[in-house]
Formats: sequence, structure tokens, C-alpha cells
Amino acid sequence: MGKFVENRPVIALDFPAFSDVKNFLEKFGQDEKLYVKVGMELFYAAGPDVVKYIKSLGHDVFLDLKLHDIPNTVKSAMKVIANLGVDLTNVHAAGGVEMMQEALDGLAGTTKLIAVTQLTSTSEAQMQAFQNIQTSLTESVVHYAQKTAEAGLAGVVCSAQEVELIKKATSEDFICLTPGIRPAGAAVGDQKRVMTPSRARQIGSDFIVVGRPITQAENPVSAYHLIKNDWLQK
Ligand SMILES: O=C(O)c1cc(=O)[nH]c(=O)n1[C@@H]1O[C@H](COP(=O)(O)O)[C@@H](O)[C@H]1O
Repeated sequence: MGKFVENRPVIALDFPAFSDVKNFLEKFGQDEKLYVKVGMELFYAAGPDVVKYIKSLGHDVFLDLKLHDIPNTVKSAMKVIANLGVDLTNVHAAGGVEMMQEALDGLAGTTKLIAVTQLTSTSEAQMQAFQNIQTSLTESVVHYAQKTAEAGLAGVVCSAQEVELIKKATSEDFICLTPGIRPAGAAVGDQKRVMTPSRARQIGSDFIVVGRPITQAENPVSAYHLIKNDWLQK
């Protein structure tokens, strides 16, 4: 049996208002069930209602709030998130093993939990100079992935460039969700560690997250399908 891979690119709904989400989702056919990401911008603007709306349409939701606080606060917040019925959510691995374990406890098995390692907008030079971590960026990501696995979480957020080493250091089943995905020739923007959908698939990513290349496209539905086809092609 092959390992689980999510065949739909997760669309980052990075919009400032509920109405933008409605407009965006209405472009797709009613039978097209999507996997979308609700991040800080949209959640702070539209709150739990937007999550409930998206779920009521039958889409899957990754609630990306990247919690990073003391263990007790994160656990309490996760208890609230557990009631939203989302499919996936995340914390920052830098919060520590105890924080990650408390986050899991708060969710009580309702929602899959993953942890951000090093953001895909971080380069090795930035990490070394700013975070004062004197290893390679890959070593830092693999270290966070091992600690995340030790805490019992389902996987990590990383760039596709680190997936092979993470799987070796943890297990084949440990989820690697990879943002920083760009079709060949697309604008990279603020992302630093990027890869195309097909290359990410070859390398072993389990989920890809794509925002602007879809949401800012002239035709978001065809951009989505082009990216999906590239992702499905090994
Ligand atoms: O946790 C995330 O989803 C995330 C982690 C990370 O390391 N890098 C990253 O880009 N993301 C998110 O993935 C999305 C990428 O969007 P685009 O760069 O527009 O494709 C954004 O919503 C980011 O918040």
C-alpha cells in the first residue's frame, strides 16, 4: 500500500474579508470539493464563521494560526479550535515539546496537528544571523521535525527541499506539508525556499500549499487545475 498523499493542492485563502472567500469559492463548480487554508489574515477578519461556512460547503480546512505561546495558553486555545471541526491545524515547533504535547491534549484527537519548522520565507543566512542558529538550515528543520515527532504530532510544515531528510529522520508516514510552491516561471514573492508542484511530489511532499499563484491569477480555477495536474504528475 502506498503512503497517503493529498491529491488536492491546499489553497491558501489569504483574503481580508469573508466576501472575498465567497466570491472566490463561487468560481468553482459545486461538486468540486477543495482543501483550503484559513490563515491569520482571514481568521482575524472573519473568525470562526468563515470556517463554519467553508465546512458547510463540504470543503476540507487547514486552520493555519501557527500558535506559539506558553503550553497552558496553547492548550486552552486548542480546546476552542477543537470545536471548529477543522481537519488540520498547526503550532510553531519552536514553542517546545511540552507546548506541542499540550496542544495535542487540547485538541483531544479531533484535528490533525502539525508544527512549523523554519518558515519557507527564511533563508539559511537569515536564520544564522537573526535566530543565531549556527547549523545549516536543513539541520535546524530536521531537528525541529524530530522534536515534533517526539511530541507525538502528525507532521511538520517545511519546504519541499527538506522532505527527503525529514522522512529519513522520522518515518515515511510523518506528514510533510510544503508551502513555498511555485509553478515554473511564477513570481516567488517573499518566499525563499521554493519548488514546483511536480518536483515536490517526486521528492515526497504529502500536501502542497499554494496561495498567490492561484488567488491572484486572472483565472483562479484554471490556475488551480494546472497546478493540480502538475502535482499529480510524477
Ligand atoms: O504554515 C503555513 O501554511 C506556511 C508556513 C511556511 O513556512 N510558509 C508559508 O508560506 N506558509 C503559508 O503558506 C501560504 C503560501 O502562500 P503563497 O506564497 O501565496 O503561495 C501562506 O498563506 C503562508 O502563510
